[in-house]
Amino acid sequence: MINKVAEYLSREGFYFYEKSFRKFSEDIYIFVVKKANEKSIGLLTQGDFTLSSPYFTERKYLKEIGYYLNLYPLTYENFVILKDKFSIAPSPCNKKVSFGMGDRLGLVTAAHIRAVENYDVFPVLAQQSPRELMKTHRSFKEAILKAILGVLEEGYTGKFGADADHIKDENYLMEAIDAGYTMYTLDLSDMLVKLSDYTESQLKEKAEKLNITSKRIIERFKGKKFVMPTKEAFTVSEEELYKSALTYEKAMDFVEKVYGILKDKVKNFDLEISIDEGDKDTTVEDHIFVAEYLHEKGIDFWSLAPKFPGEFQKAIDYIGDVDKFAVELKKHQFLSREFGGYKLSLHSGSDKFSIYKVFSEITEGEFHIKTSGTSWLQAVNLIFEKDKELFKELYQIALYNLEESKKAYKVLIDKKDFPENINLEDSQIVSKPEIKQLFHISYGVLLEERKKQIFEVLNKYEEEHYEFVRKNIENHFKEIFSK
Ligand SMILES: O=C(O)[C@@H](O)[C@@H](O)[C@H](O)C(=O)CO
Repeated sequence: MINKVAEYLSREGFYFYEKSFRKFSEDIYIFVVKKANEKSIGLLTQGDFTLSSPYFTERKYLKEIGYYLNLYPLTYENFVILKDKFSIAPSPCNKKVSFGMGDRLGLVTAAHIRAVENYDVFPVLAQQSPRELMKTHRSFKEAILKAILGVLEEGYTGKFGADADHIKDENYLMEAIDAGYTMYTLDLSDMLVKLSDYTESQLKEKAEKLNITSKRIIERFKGKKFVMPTKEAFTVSEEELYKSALTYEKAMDFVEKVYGILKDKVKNFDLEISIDEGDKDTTVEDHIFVAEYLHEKGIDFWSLAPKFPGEFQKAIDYIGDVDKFAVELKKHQFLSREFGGYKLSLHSGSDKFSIYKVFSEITEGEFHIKTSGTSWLQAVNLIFEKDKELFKELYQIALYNLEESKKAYKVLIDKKDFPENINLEDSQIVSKPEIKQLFHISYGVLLEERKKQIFEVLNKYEEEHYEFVRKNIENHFKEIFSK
């Protein structure tokens, strides 16, 4: 049957994704095809199941196999019809290890799926932040649709998640809920009170005005000594607890509000609390305050992303003292068990090869990691390999707009570190940390200026693009799961 369909569609000028062909029900088969860089879903039916905006205005009857054939765009409307009948929608995590793979271009979900194939990992395939959506001019719905298309293309039948990442306001929250996301990452960084902006007496005054929940937590935990299973111990400082309460109390209101909305509108979801993008390393007091406050309010969160010591810059390895990282991680892991068992989450998780093993060991193989830019960089690597002229143009555009791109991301690089003319003969150039950081943060302006050309190369060499992405994510897993 599959051959007959493939033959017919190839005569019509379509590329047929063989792996996508699967039986949905007794009388419905589904598959994915591509023509002129546009992917569509195909249905073979015997009954009267149809979707909107068919490619063939009349259903083609394929006499030899006795099925009607039609092709459809994967619009949101069509996705809703499909997901109500078949299980193709994202779901909350059901595994100890979960791994976020942002796909800024909406092209490589199939490669992400191939990468997780040999690992016991729950893939979070549609992971997108409003920052990325703005820079790529996409919506939460579009991001989820591209992920679903990849799932169908690869014939993947396992579970997967969709992460509305870095949620800081209600507008994006509602958009993500409407689109059907299953993981919500609340980024509290902009809501944290910067204590250095206040005088001692102002802080004292603020401390007196802390709410009853905060005061109760301070009373309960001040001076408390925790002994970890390793027999290492730490004592909770009252002064630090006050600081934590002053820093985080306001942000807790946001979490409470969002939780209420999510409980009301989404049945099952994973909630991540992210405090990693602030300037300050998360202390044990911060962790205790946030976790206890949320629990007192009845908020059941799934994971917490603290700010660990060291630098977690985009696109490059961890900068810092791995031993110090391990010491702090142990305390956070201990607290995550002590206070009810949620996961620790590692953000800016792309390319942090020197800490994966220790992260996986200390968290006892139960954690979440987020990556995104690392997959976009594979697109850049492919362009470097296939179209040097385009790469050179992208480099120049990125360099010219560096200051603007730096506004959204914390990176080390400075314009003076880069030559005007890049040496295209040097095959190692794309592995240089400063080049990786430059491209990592420049995707917005590059898509703005050269989207058509970028997509042409990536579509032309789709399989090679997938291979770059698969290998790169697999390299992450090799380190994460290394014994
Ligand atoms: O670029 C973004 O906005 C996001 O993909 C990241 O900040 C994400 O949260 C992440 O940590 C991926 O490494």
